[in-house]
Parts: sequence; C-alpha cells; structure tokens
Amino acid sequence: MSYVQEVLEQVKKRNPGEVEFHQAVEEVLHSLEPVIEKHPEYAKVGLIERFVEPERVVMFRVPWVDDSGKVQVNRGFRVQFNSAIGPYKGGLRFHPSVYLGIIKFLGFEQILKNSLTGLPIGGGKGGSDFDPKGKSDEEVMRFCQSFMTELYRHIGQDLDVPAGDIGVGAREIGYLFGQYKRIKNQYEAGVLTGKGLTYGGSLARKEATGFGLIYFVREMLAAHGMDFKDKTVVISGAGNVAIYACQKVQEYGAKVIAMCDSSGYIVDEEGIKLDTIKQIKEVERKRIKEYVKYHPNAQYFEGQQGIWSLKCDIALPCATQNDINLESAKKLVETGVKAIGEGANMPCTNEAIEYFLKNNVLVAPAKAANAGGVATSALEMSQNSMRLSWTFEEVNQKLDEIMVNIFKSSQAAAKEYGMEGNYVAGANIAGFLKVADAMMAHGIV
Ligand SMILES: NC(=O)C1=CN([C@@H]2O[C@H](COP(=O)(O)OP(=O)(O)OC[C@H]3O[C@@H](n4cnc5c(N)ncnc54)[C@H](O)[C@@H]3O)[C@@H](O)[C@H]2O)C=CC1
Ligand SMILES: O=C(O)CCC(=O)C(=O)O
Repeated sequence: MSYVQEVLEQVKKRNPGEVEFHQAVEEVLHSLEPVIEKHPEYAKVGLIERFVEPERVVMFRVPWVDDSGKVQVNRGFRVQFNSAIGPYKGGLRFHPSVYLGIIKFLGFEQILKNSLTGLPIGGGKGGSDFDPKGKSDEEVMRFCQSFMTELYRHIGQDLDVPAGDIGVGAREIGYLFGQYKRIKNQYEAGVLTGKGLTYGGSLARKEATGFGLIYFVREMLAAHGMDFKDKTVVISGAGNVAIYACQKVQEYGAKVIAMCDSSGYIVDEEGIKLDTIKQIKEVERKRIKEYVKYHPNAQYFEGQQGIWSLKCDIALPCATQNDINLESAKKLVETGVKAIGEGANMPCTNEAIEYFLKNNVLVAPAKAANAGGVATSALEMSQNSMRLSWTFEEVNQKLDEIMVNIFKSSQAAAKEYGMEGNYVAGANIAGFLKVADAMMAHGIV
C-alpha cells in the first residue's frame, strides 16, 4: 500500500461516518501523490498524517429560548484545522445538516484555499445544526448570542477569525459581533469578517465570492480561447455566492437561464432578472418560486436535480456540496457543457469531476474558484488593522488580481506535474506546497 493510501485508510478508520471529510481528503491526497513521491522528506516527519488531523476541534451546547418560550438545544462546532501560515480563518455554517464531518471537510478544504490566496491565513470552519429558515429575527439573535457566549473564548483577531457561510449572512454576523464585543468589553473589529459597513466591514466583501468565481472562470476560459459573451449559464443556489456570480456573468454578456433554492428551480429563457431574485432572497427571505409571480413567462419546477438537465455552455454550482453527481455530470456533458465553475464548496462528487475531465470539460475547482470570498475577508482584516477603509474599486481590483494569480499558480502547478489543463490537481498542489513548506519549517508540532 502506498503512503497516501495508508493515510487515507487511517483517516477513514479514525473518523467513522464522516463521509464528506473522507471524500475531501481522498480527492486532495489523490492529486498530491506525485508531489509526495517527489518529497520523501514529508513521510519522514509524518507531514501528511498531521495535515489531515485538525489541530483542535471544539464542540459545544447552544441552548436558547424560542418565541413560544420553549427551550431549544443545538450543537455548535469550530474546527481549527491548520495554523501553519496564519490564524485560523473560515466561515460558520448554520444548517440542519451540519455535523462534525461537514465542518471537517470544509475546514480541510479551507487550508488549501486560504493558502492559494497568497495571504497569511490558516484554515478553520465552524457552525451549527441550527436552521435559520422560518425563525424570527429575535430567535436568530438569541441563538447567535448563545453561540457566541461559548465561541468567544476560542477566537480572536490573531487566533481564529470566523465569517459567514450557508445560513450566516450580514444579520447573523451583526448579532455575533455584538455579543463578542459585549463579552470582551473591547472593540476588536478583526475578530469576524463579513461585517456591516458601519462597523468595520469591507466594501465588496458581499460580492467577493461570486465576482471572484467569475474572474477565475474568465481566466480559465481565456486560456482555452473562450469567453462569456453570449454563453448560456445555469447557476444552482440563490444565496450570496449565486447572486453575485449571476451579476458579474451577466455584466460579461452571458445569459443566465436558471437558478434554484433547496425547494426547486426556476427557468427564464429570456434571462434571469436578478433584481427580482435579490428582492425575494435578500429582502423578503422567501422561496424562489415567488419569481414566477413577477415573471409569468418563467417556469418553476419542484426539486433541484432537474436544473442540470438544462442545456448550457457553463454550469456554476453555487448551492451546496455534492450537488452534481455522476448522473448529472453525464447529462451536462451530453448537452454540450464546456466549463464548470465551482462556487460552492465541493459541489461536484469526485466521480463527477473525473467524468468532466475525461470528457474535456474545463473544471474551475472550488478551492481556487471560490477563494475570492476569504481573500476579501483577509483584506477586511488588513483594513481593520490599519483602521481605514478602501473604496469598492480598490477592493474589487485587488480581488481581481488575486483571482488571476490563483489561476496562474493552479495552471503552473498542473503543468509542472504533467497534468496541464487539470486545474483541480493544480490548485491542490499549489495550495499544499506553501502549507507543507511552513509545516516543515515549524518542526513536528
Ligand atoms: N459566502 C461565502 O463567502 C462563501 C461561500 N462558499 C460556499 O458557497 C455555497 C453557498 O454559500 P452562500 O451563498 O454563502 O450561502 P447562502 O446561505 O447565502 O445560500 C445558499 C443557497 O444554496 C441553496 N441551497 C442550500 N442547500 C441546498 C440544497 N440542498 N439544494 C439546493 N439548493 C440549496 C439555498 O437555498 C441558498 O439559495 C456553500 O457551499 C458555501 O460553503 C464558498 C466560499 C465563500
Ligand atoms: O470569508 C471567510 O473567512 C469564509 C469564507 C468561507 O467560509 C469559504 O471560503 O468557504
């Protein structure tokens, strides 16, 4: 058995039932095999064994009282995965599906993503099985306050800096920050990112993940003689990443014909009217099916998988993990898809990715393509440290440069290891090498 295979077996044995974590580790270690072979010194110091084991995992009770006076108990998590190149950094996910395996997969991916940004941030992730859907603002506030009452002792601007993810947006970050400030009795702006603009947030953070995705895909298409003009695009999700990916890709002249939420999807062959989606999702917090009330020519379908049967040139999965399985990948290839841009984390199964690559479909992998969000969070931290704010244009320009650099380093690493055009492997390798160098320098810790 190879060294990589041995580590993988150990991960499965030591983390039973954590299937998303197994999947993420398998995908990464598979790409890293040639790198690990080239560096026998890694095996000597157990570098890969340490790389797949979180530095620290915190799990805690989150009790809160709902509007009817009933006590509710949720579970909170923070996985501080790797701090070799900087303080732990990564979002918080509030969704009923959250358990340790999901937070560990996300934290593991975050290590490589954050490394790719070129900025000094380590990898972490957290969240809770709390479901904000259908809760009143007061319930969300009470939950966030209880969550932070435990989390505050584990985070800090030089230790661990959480942000948003699924179910955690500006509202939740505001409540979390308010409680942290109250408990600590100090104004530590850099302890959370994705903050509101009146209390230390960065312009363009809200747009950054979606815009960054499109900048990365733009570079990838250009490297293969293509662009977005007049392309047909399908986007899954209708949240933060999906909305701003849609905005930027429309600016570049593409036509977005479908979007979805966890209930179903809408198809508008004339092109999605993004203002309506923003109104439904950002203001009213309602289901996407409301769209057809405003635009009767559009259609609504229950369930989400059908979205991948639509004919498109570019597919942008921006909802959640394992959204595109092998079956959906086959449908997309059959209808002539040219490129996949992963806005969500791990939205394609490993089998789907393999199928796309075999069929010459370009894949912009999540770790690289959605790194614009966390990169801009790091820019928010810089502005907080300097106690100043950059303009939208300045932040957006820095974001664009970062995404171009991520594309170039993924491209170069793939080429160096004989896998030209395979940006999935390229991103894993480029992200890993920096972390591995730092871990080697730090000794066995
Ligand atoms: N917000 C950020 O800055 C970043 C987010 N991501 C990833 O992007 C993805 C989306 O996150 P956000 O847009 O921030 O979250 P969000 O909470 O704003 O939106 C999530 C969207 O996905 C949809 N969704 C969730 N589960 C679904 C399911 N099972 N089937 C279909 N649709 C489903 C929801 O209805 C919603 O429209 C996640 O994978 C997240 O980890 C990655 C990098 C940064
Ligand atoms: O901005 C951040 O720190 C979090 C972003 C995030 O959670 C992600 O990249 O998946």
